[in-house]
Amino acid sequence: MRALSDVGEVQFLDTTLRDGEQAPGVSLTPDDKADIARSLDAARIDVIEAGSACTGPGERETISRVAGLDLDSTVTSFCRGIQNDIDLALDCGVDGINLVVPASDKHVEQKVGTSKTENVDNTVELVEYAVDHGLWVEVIGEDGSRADLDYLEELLGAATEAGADRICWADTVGHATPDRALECVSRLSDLGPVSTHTHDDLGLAVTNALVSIAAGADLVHGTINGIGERAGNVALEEVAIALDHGYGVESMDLTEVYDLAQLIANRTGIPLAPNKAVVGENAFTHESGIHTDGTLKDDSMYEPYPPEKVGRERRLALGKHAGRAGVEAALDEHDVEVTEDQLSEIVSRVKEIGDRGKRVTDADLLTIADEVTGDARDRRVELLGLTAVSGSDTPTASVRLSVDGEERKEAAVGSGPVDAAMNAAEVALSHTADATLEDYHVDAITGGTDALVTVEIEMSRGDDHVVVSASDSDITRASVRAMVDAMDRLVADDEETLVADD
Ligand SMILES: CC(=O)SCCNC(=O)CCNC(=O)[C@H](O)C(C)(C)COP(=O)(O)OP(=O)(O)OC[C@H]1O[C@@H](n2cnc3c(N)ncnc32)[C@H](O)[C@@H]1OP(=O)(O)O
Repeated sequence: MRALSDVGEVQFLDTTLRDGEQAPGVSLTPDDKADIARSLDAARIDVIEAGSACTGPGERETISRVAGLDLDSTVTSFCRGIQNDIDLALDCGVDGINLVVPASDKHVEQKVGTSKTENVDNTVELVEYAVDHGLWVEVIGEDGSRADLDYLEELLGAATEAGADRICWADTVGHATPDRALECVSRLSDLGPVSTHTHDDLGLAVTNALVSIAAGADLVHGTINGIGERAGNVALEEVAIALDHGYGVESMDLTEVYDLAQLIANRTGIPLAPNKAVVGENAFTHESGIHTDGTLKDDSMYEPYPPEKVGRERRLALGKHAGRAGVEAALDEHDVEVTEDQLSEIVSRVKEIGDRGKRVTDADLLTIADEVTGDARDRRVELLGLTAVSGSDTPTASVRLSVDGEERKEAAVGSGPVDAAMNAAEVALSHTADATLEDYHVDAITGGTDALVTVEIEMSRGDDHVVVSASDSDITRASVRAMVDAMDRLVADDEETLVADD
């Protein structure tokens, strides 16, 4: 076993497009896979497993598309221990294959229905065939963590001798403990370059990946966001940050990780848990007063590493646990000055909202501050009317707004009624005040088709940005109200009139 701090660099194989896509319900289009592959390449992923050519013509079209992108990353296809799978991968123009052969007794005998000896012979033949056809070859012993280790060594040793570029220890069902990972990978690393493929069924995927590296593995398989079969594969961003922060070991480009995580969450439809390491919404957000106060005194007080390292920004949130320092800092951001007494009153009102289980947005805070300081102001932008229509034809919406007393009506189409209504509101507002919608998300507060939903949006205008939420049983109304409220806040201190000269 080697010290991780002596390792220097580790390669990554990203299997988001193969094992990640095997997560139930996920199906990526050729465009999705091409976009994700380009981003993985930009993040300096060494190998991209683009899919399984054996799956069907649609998948082959997708893999061919990725293989044709001329990426720096090596592009591979998953193949079973069947020559036809290799031929199909060759048809896709990939650089290499991940040849998966059974390794445990149950996979050899029950699943594939062969014998251990025949399995070794078949593997050798297929490796030679693939190498003869110019492919980079990695041989994966499927269910390797439950295999007899002597047999796994015999099988993968034979693959190495037949010309495989590398072999892979696969904890296919996420069964291994760290000591089992250490034992297996240590033995296999005597045979040649070894990869490690871990799953998170026991919550040990990152630990087992790190132990594998200490045991001699120099390439880690995983997916972004840890998506994959069952409990998922190891999350590459977690391995990358643990290597970087804990041991100074280089792998992928961490600054690309957050954009990549969001791209994959959007395209797969698997949302990021707020508390997910590295890429979760809360990973760099501080709400409790003691943490916020400490963070304002020193950024690193409650963070292991700065958010910029992974392409993110720190956020201070307000809620039930807020303290004076956090509330004062939030008011400062909006250039609101208050006395000590007013601050105390604002803090207790923020806590009251938090006690009701609500997130306290910028708009809530500023409304409270207006009330407490007695600086209540007239609204500049108001929603007067909204109509949205959707059916079998193109969704259409019209909005009627009052902007500095002037009535504006606009209509627009969109991919759905919410999109159409937001587009109409955006057009109505863009005449005089150009703002950008930075973030939009919806939470259902109650169950059922009449559920109350809360739409939270973030909008920016120049250097100012504001987070606003609106709740309604009609999602379109909640969305447009949030957008209009955000705009009203953003222009609150603007001295210019918003009414166009025409
Ligand atoms: C650990 C992993 O992630 S494994 C990867 C999982 N990925 C996939 O399954 C890719 C998508 N799969 C598919 O589209 C289909 O399953 C196909 C096209 C591959 C095969 O479809 P079918 O021919 O209908 O077979 P089916 O799915 O019912 O069964 C799988 C077959 O693969 C065989 N097989 C499974 N693993 C291996 C292997 N490592 N080497 C050789 N053969 C294998 C099984 O023995 C079974 O063959 P059998 O029908 O002769 O018993």
